[in-house]
Amino acid sequence: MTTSVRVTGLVKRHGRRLVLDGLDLSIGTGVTGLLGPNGAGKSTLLRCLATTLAPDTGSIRALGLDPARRDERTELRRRLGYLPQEPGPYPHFTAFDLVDYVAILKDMTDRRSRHREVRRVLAEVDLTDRAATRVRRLSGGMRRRLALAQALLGAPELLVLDEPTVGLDPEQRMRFRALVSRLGESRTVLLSTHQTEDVAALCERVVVLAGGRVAFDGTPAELAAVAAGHVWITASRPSGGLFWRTADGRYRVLDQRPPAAEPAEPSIEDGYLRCLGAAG
Ligand SMILES: Nc1ncnc2c1ncn2[C@@H]1O[C@H](COP(=O)(O)OP(=O)(O)OP(=O)(O)O)[C@@H](O)[C@H]1O
Repeated sequence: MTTSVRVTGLVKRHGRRLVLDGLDLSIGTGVTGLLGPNGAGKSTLLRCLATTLAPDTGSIRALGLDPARRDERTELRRRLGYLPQEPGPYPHFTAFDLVDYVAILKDMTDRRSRHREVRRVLAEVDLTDRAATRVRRLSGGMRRRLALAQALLGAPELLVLDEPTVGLDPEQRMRFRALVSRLGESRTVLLSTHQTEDVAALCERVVVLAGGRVAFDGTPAELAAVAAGHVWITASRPSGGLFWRTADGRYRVLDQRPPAAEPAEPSIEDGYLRCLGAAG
């Protein structure tokens, strides 16, 4: 693995709240998924990597650059693609103009080749026929895809995507998975998500953040294995524990074995929940 990002001893406080607590992490080529409960610090970490937020202490090296140094930070901004959690401003811009504006900020000066690149990324996210639509008239999922389009500008070596699949319909989610899998063959993609299905479908590696630290770092199969021997399936509704109904009307139970239950193959979600100590 070629290391593209190395984070060492990262600390970030928001007011009195310690959000990143001396975090260490290295990421290389391929798709890495970042899981963690609400408020775990995922967006804070991604914002630090995308250089929109400075850590209090600790160091970041991304693509060989140090974002704490002004000249290297500017270079890194040109070379990474970032999809933030918050939607961008400028609701009166058209989809084309918004992406074009970001391309200008990325120093794509030649108008003709820049416009070609804007059309390319709009096509990547299936928004070609919405290029002339104003941002405020796009649906939530379309805005998310537009935000992804601007992150793809210039084919960046490092992509930082904060909950990229939120609001996508199933067809667009599949398209997104195909696109990101392809990008991950040659680039470094770090994406946060609450969808364990996305992790299973996309990521070679998964990192779980909890309490501002890395609670798990491994393959999706290794995360699922955390729950091995702790998952059961049963026909009757369990009286306690963490359980939910499956598509075939039975119940999947984590951590407390109900009577007459059969062992089940653990999923990534089971491993994640066990890793957080949410079950039992
Ligand atoms: N600008 C800010 N000012 C104050 N507190 C903040 C700010 N941004 C984040 N926080 C706090 O920092 C903590 C971590 O937030 P962050 O958005 O990084 O979590 P997250 O893991 O991305 O959560 P989610 O899954 O809900 O998106 C939360 O408690 C949040 O309230």
